[in-house]
Amino acid sequence: MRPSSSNPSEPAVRVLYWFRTDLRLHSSPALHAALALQPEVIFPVWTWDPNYVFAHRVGVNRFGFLLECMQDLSASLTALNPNTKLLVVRGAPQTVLPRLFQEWRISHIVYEIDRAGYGARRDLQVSALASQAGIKVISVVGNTLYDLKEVVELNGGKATLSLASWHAAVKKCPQPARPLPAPTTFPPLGDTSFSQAYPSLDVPIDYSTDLNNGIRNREVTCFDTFSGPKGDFGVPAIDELGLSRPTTSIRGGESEALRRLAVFCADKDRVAHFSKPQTSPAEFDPPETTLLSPFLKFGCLSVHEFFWRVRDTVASWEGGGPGKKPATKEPENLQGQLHFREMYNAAEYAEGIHFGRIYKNSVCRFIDWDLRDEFGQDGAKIIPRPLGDPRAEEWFLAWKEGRTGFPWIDAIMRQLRQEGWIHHLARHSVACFLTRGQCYISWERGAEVFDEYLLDWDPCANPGNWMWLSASAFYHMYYRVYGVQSFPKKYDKTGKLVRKFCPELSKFPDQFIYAPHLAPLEVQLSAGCVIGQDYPMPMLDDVAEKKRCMTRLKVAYALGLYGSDGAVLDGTADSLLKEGYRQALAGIKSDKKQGQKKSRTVSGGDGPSPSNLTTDVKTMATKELKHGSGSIEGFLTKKRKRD
Ligand SMILES: Cc1cc2nc3c(=O)[nH]c(=O)nc-3n(C[C@H](O)[C@H](O)[C@H](O)COP(=O)(O)OP(=O)(O)OC[C@H]3O[C@@H](n4cnc5c(N)ncnc54)[C@H](O)[C@@H]3O)c2cc1C
Repeated sequence: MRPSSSNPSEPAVRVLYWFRTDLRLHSSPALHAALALQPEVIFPVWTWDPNYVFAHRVGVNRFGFLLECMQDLSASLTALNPNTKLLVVRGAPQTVLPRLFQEWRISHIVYEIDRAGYGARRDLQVSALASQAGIKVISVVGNTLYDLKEVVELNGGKATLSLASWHAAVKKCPQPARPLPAPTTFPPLGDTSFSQAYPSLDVPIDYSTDLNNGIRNREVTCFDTFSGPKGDFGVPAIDELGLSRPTTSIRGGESEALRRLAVFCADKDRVAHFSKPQTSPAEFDPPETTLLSPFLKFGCLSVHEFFWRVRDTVASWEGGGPGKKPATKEPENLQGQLHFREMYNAAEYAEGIHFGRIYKNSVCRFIDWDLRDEFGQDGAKIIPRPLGDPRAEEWFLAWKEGRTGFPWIDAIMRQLRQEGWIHHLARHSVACFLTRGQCYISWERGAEVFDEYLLDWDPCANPGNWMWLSASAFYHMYYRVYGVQSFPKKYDKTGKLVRKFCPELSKFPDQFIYAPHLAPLEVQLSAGCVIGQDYPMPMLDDVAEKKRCMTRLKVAYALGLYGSDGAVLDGTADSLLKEGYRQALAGIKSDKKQGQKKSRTVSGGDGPSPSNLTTDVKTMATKELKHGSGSIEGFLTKKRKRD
């Protein structure tokens, strides 16, 4: 049944409020702009886009979380005015919105600007269509602290590749606005009926190109009608997406976001002393960081609200003073964390569509990873295929499924799949392992797995952090690698995370929890788990593979190619790297034979060429030896001592 009209008169201002990156009522500048028009009716619309359902990798947990956010928002709207709610219109915005403009006699469309990825392209399309239809478009920045356009302009049009460059740009911007209060009243819905029957969407479902086909256990029915099975523009149910029940224990919605923020900030000492590297990736119930990223991702939490709440909490904290531990500083503190988010947003905005992959990405180093995305002459994507080591495919699947035989890695990957969220340093561990640490597999594959499982997946933070962890951009100390045993032991010697997410290992003594294959057979038997039978043997020799990765990375760094360089675009980069690698290996062997460290290669001409690589590789190796032991643990220990 269609909702009936609440207001038969002709209102002067009829607003379509398009919810996108802002599933909230508090601190929403776009919503304030809409309400400032004093409309007689507002149609609060969410466009349920088939592109998101089929062409984005989204796992059951993120879909479930999004639906909960929508339900919570709808309930909050109805609490303000019983004659309103969220209207979920099933179809792509560029298709359905023009119909709504006409049928609902819309005078204004108001929305929060989405400058990242796919959302940015939709913005442009919709605002062009609305203007053509004579509708006023009001789009407002709201999901970042600063306007990314302004930040990038201030950075000379370039991506912000460090927090320092980002700070240099934003110091010329006005300080982030204080959060706005949530509205206390809300205009009613207009008449949502159509002059003719609601249009049938007729979205053809091609399951062979459906990226989420693997997780569906029945047909997708959510696009059978324009206004939902009850004709009331209701929030879709998870089974309309052909999916089974989510497994995460993390609930979505603005109410939950504000509750979590309030609980975290109630402990002023904790906020004032927050230091990201000191928080443990092994704690999960509750975690030692805020776990607010999924709420920021869907805009259930305003970043302005978060930023100012933290600042005000520290300002009102009275724990400092002589002889007391002072409040932590950037980048470790919470404000610093939000600034990292801004930095990646600005970098993505500057680089645009290429940010999420290597090909044509001007900020990303070209490294000859296995399982890289390949592109044809026209730039069209070809499915990933093994380009080097044939073991890569097997390793990748074992990593994704949490059965590498390294309990720390497996526990994290299983937590990711079950809960949809893992601690930042846990992300570091598994990303480093997959790319430069051990497997030498492209960060593009890892980012895709995170796309599927993370609740907080974000088109800026995800590729940005993967580039960081694989030392492809933002970070360059590729030789600092996370140990698969030593790193977790720094935080938790008892293996809590492993015991929870790899229950088959739960009875191992602490001594073997991160390396159960080293336990004598009688220990394995008494723990009820024989390694190689009930839990896998390590799938690779982590020390040997780390060495292999380091040699290859040195070559790639010495060659210094980026995703947008000619050699990458014309496909010759791989052979340049292979030749460099061959020379590096030959150099190492020959040096060993001669027992001397003299470089034997002739320096080449201009630009990267394999012939001058051995010299470069050795110079870099010497620099590394001077700079440190090459492990993250060593670095963290030194840093902690300094702190
Ligand atoms: C390989 C990899 C992939 C990642 N993918 C994502 C992603 O898709 N989406 C995402 O939001 N974060 C991503 N991160 C960043 C970070 O791990 C998460 O934002 C953080 O762990 C979320 O937990 P929290 O809310 O408890 O963070 P807190 O430590 O409480 O920080 C508060 C907020 O600051 C922001 N923040 C903190 N660290 C970062 C960072 N390094 N980059 C960007 N924002 C940050 C987040 O919005 C976070 O909610 C990724 C990190 C890595 C290493």
